[in-house]
Amino acid sequence: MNDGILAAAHPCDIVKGSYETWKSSAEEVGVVIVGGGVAGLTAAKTLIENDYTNLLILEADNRIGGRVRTIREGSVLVEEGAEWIHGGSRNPLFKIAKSLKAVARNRPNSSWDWRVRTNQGDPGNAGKFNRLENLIEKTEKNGILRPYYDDSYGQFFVDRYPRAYGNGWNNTLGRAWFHFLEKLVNSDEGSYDWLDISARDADKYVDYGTDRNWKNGYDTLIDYLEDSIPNNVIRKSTPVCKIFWDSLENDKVLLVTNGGNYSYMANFVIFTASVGHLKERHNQLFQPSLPSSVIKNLNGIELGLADKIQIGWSEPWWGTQNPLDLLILWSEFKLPKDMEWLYGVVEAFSIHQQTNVLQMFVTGSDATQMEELPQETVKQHVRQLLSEATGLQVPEPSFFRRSQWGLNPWTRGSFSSYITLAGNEGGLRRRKQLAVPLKNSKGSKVLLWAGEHTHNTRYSTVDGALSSGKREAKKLLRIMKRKM
Ligand SMILES: Cc1cc2nc3c(=O)[nH]c(=O)nc-3n(C[C@H](O)[C@H](O)[C@H](O)COP(=O)(O)OP(=O)(O)OC[C@H]3O[C@@H](n4cnc5c(N)ncnc54)[C@H](O)[C@@H]3O)c2cc1C
Repeated sequence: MNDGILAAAHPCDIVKGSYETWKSSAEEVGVVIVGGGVAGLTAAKTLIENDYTNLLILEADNRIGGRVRTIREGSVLVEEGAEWIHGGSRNPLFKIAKSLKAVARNRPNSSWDWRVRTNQGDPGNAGKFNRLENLIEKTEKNGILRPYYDDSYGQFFVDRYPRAYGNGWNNTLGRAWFHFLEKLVNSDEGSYDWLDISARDADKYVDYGTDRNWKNGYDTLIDYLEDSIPNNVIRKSTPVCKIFWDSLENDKVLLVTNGGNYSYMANFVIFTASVGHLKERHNQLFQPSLPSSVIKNLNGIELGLADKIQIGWSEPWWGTQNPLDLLILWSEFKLPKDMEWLYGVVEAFSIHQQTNVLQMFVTGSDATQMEELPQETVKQHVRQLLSEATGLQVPEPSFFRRSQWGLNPWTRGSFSSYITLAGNEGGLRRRKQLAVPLKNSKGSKVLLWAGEHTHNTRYSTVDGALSSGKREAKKLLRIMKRKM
C-alpha cells in the first residue's frame, strides 16, 4: 500500500457540527446510495425499475461515472478509466453495449505495426513475447494455480519463467523480458507487487473472452444508466463524510455531507465507494467504528494503482500509417532518480479510436512517483523514452494527459482490488465476505455494500460493479419487503 498517498490530506478531514444539529436538520429519505459510479447508478436503476423511488444518490465528485471517465478534447477521445468490455455474450455489459449498437469493431491483428525494442533502441526477439503470453494464459486454466493457493500469484511466474523463456533466461535480455513480464502482470492486475497477490484469489477471476471497445466512449454506459434515473435523485458534489449507522433510538442511518453543512436521515444505505476510499477513511467515516470482522476483511484487500498516459500527434511519426504497438525491454537501469518511474512503462500502443494517440500504463509505486511529478516533466520523460526506444525524433505532441487515480481522494487507486497474501492467511477467501450487510445493535440490516471489489468472480471490472449494484438493490428490496 502506498503510504505517501494515504498520508495526503482529505476533503472530509474537517467536518463541522454536532450529531444533534445534524439529526434535527436532516433531510428524510428512504434509501441513500453513496457513490454515483457504475455500481451506484445500477443500484438506483434497479430500485426504480422495481417501483422504489424514494432514493438519493450522493456523489462526492462534480460528475458521475466514478472510474468510468471519457475525456474529449477537440477530435481526441480517450478513456481515463475503464476502456474495455472484458468478454462477449457472457458479459452483461456486452449485452447492453450490443443493444445500444455501441460495440466497436476490433482492429485485425495484421494491421498493427508491432515492434520490440530495448530502451536503447536495439531490436528484441518478438517470439519471446508469445511465450510470456502463453504463460499468462496458462494461469487461466483450471488447477494450475492450485499448488500456489497459499502463496502469491507472482511466485508462479518466478518459478515458471526460466522454463517458459528457455536458454538465456538469466542473461541481459532474459532479465529484461522478466522485468517486462512482471510489469505486464502488475498492469493487468493493477497491483503494487505481484508477490503480494494471493494466488487463490487470482484463480477466482472468471475470464469471459475477447475484449471489445465502446464505439463512442465508455460514457455511453453512464448515459444509458442515467437515462433511467430522474435528475433530482442524483446529488453531485455531495461527499458523505460521516455515517452514523447504529442509532440507539431507531433503525435509521444519519449521513453527514459537505463538511458538516448538510445531513440526511435514511432507512437504508447502499455504500459503493472504492475499497481504496474505504480503507483510507472507514475510521473517520463510520460512527461507531465498523465491526472488527469487517475491518479485518478490509485489511486483507488492496486496491491497486494503474495510471494511463496518453500522448497524441496530428500525424504518426513512426514511419507508417499503421497503429503502433511498441514493446519496451529495459536492458539497463541507469536513469536519474526522478525518471525511475519510466521503468514501469513497457508498452506504448495506439488507442482504438485514434492511431495517432499512444497510450501507456504505469502501475504500483512507479505510478505513485509519476503522479507526483508535474505534467510537463512526465511529458518530457515520455518523449525521451519513445525517442530512445524507436531511434526516431518524437515531435512535440498536440495532446497529452496522464491520470492520477492514486491522488484522487474518492478512489485512492484504480482497479483490481486484490486479496493479499496476508488477507488469504487471515481467512478472506471470497468477495462475498465483503458484501455481508451491516447490522445495527438491534439486529437490523441497515447498510449494504456494493462496488467492483465485492464481486466474487468479476472484481476489478465495470460489469462486476454493475452486477454488484443490481445484486445489492435486489437484496435491499427483499429486506424491505420482509420489514413491511
Ligand atoms: C485506469 C483504469 C482502467 C480500467 N480499465 C477497465 C477496463 O478496461 N474494463 C473494465 O471492465 N474495468 C476497468 N476498470 C475498472 C472499472 O473502471 C471499475 O471496476 C468500475 O468502474 C468500478 O465501479 P464502482 O461503481 O464499483 O466504483 P467507482 O467507479 O469508484 O464509483 C464509486 C463512486 O463513489 C464516489 N465516492 C467515493 N467516496 C464517496 C463519498 N464518501 N461520498 C460520496 N461519494 C463517494 C466516487 O466519486 C465514485 O463516483 C478500470 C479502472 C481504471 C481506473
